[in-house]
Amino acid sequence: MIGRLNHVAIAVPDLEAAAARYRDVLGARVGAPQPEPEHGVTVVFIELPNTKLELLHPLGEDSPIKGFLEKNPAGGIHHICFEVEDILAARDRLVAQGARVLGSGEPKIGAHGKPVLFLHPKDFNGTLIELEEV
Ligand SMILES: CC[C@H](C(=O)O)C(=O)SCCNC(=O)CCNC(=O)[C@H](O)C(C)(C)COP(=O)(O)OP(=O)(O)OC[C@H]1O[C@@H](n2cnc3c(N)ncnc32)[C@H](O)[C@@H]1OP(=O)(O)O
Ligand SMILES: [Co+2]
Repeated sequence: MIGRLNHVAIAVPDLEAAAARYRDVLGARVGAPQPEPEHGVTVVFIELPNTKLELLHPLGEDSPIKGFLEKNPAGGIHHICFEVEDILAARDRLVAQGARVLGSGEPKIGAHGKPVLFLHPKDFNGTLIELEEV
C-alpha cells in the first residue's frame, strides 16, 4: 500500500535560520516559506535527489505542532510522509486494522495540493505518519 517516501518533516523554532542552514551550510535547494493556515503551519520545502525535506513552523494559536516544539525546543523530526495511490482505500484498510486516523478522518488538501491524512504516532512506533495521495 505505501509507496515512495514523499518527505521527511522537521519542526523548527526558527524557519528562516533553519532554511539558511540547509541552503548555506548543507548547500541544499531551499524553497520559499509557504503559509498553510488550514494546517496551522508555515512550511519550507527542500528538494533532494530522492525525496524532500519539509521544514515546519507553527502558524496561528492552535498549531498542531505547538506541543511538539514545547517538548523539543530545538526542533526535531516531526513526521514522515508516504505516497499512496488511493488515500480513501488506504484509510479504510488502516481503520479496519485498528489504526487511528487523526482529525475528522477525512483527507485535507496538503502543501502539494493533494489529499493528506495523518496516523497516530502511538500506532507506528512513536512515528507520526502522513499519507499523501499521488
Ligand atoms: C501543510 C500540510 C503539510 C503537508 O505535508 O502537506 C503537513 O505535513 S502539516 C503538519 C502539521 N499537521 C499535523 O501534524 C497534523 C497531525 N498531527 C496532530 O494531530 C498532532 O500533532 C498530534 C495529535 C500527533 C500530537 O498533538 P499533541 O502533541 O498536541 O498531542 P499530545 O501531546 O497529546 O501527543 C500525544 C502523544 O504523541 C506524542 N507525539 C506528538 N507529536 C508527535 C510526533 N510528531 N511524533 C511522535 N510522537 C508525537 C506526544 O509526545 C504524546 O506522547 P506521550 O508519550 O503521550 O507524551
Ligand atoms: Co508533511
